[in-house]
Amino acid sequence: MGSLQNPSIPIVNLSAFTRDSTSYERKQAAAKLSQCCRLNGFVGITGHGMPTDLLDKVFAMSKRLFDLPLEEKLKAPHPEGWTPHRGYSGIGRENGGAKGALDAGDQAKMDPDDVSGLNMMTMKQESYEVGSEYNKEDYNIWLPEEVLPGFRDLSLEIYWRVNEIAVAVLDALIMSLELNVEEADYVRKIHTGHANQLRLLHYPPMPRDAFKAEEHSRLGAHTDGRYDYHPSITEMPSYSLSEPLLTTVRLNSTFTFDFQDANQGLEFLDRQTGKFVEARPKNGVMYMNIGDMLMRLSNGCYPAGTHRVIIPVASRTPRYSIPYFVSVDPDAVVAPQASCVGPGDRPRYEPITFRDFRDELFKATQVRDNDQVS
Ligand SMILES: O=C(O)CCC(=O)C(=O)O
Ligand SMILES: [Fe+2]
Repeated sequence: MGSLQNPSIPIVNLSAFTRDSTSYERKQAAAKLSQCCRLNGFVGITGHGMPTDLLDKVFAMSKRLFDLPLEEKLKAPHPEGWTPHRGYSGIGRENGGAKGALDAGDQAKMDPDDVSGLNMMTMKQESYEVGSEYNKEDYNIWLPEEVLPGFRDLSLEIYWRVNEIAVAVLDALIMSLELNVEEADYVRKIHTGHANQLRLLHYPPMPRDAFKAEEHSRLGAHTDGRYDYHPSITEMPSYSLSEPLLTTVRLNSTFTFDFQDANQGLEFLDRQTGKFVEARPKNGVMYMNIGDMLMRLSNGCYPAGTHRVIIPVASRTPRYSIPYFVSVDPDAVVAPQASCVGPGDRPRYEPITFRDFRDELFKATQVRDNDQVS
């Protein structure tokens, strides 16, 4: 196994949706987007309009955040349970399922550089999740201002700036799927921006041993949001979109943007070859993967992109990334849109609210944990 040396992730320029343009230009860009999304559910986007200086400021802030002593970071602890998915999660706190996650007391005892005691399903990362201040269910959990001055303001600034890009990309996706006017209105309406999630991620350097075993990926293969326990998805005899993977992460989305530093590691599954392809950091390129919600809305026309984060052999440096999950409001019904159900085809997914989808996956996770993890 291993990564393909020559990344072949399709890149599409969506500037027609982020600045003034003609309808011909928008149609051209949407057609290219459609071609790219159908393949593997992932694509590189240029022309997105994300200001580089803002992104640089946020990466610098993220580094300052994770450099804080653990007891400071734990002043904004991620609570137990599913909701809210906000605040600081220490190394090993989030994994594919509930079992094996460390509680806050264990985190405090743990040396962040020593990940040797963690099993392969445990994520070797720390993260901080931020959402809309108007989301009363997934409410924000902030560090006291004096711990990291400016963190709250900057996090909210980038949250809403990226949402502007999300609105433009959603328009492009709607056009690319050729939704009719009612469907387009509905899909826009259920994406208010208040259910999105900004995730600051830090993957610390890994010990030497980690390089021996392929399963020591920094973040195992998953879609947003189903997680696969297997170290390598290519070891599964077949991978079918209709079969649920074994468990889940808490990161469901319609689509996810990924901003990353210069330390590579993000990879996407090419469904044709069953191999992972490097999403190499490139100036001006924002990667996007289709999440489970858009897979359902599009009746599977756009598959949810399977991705993972590995430790590049050449690099033992830490890695910082900023995924941004664009999600539907929790009580919105997500069902295949009629325009995506071709002649002779049928809706492949039952209508479901985001809330029920999330709860069902969570329950399934508990069962699998009991079954499979000793
Ligand atoms: O770190 C990354 O680049 C990707 C993270 C990711 O896939 C996730 O948080 O769901
Ligand atoms: Fe992901």
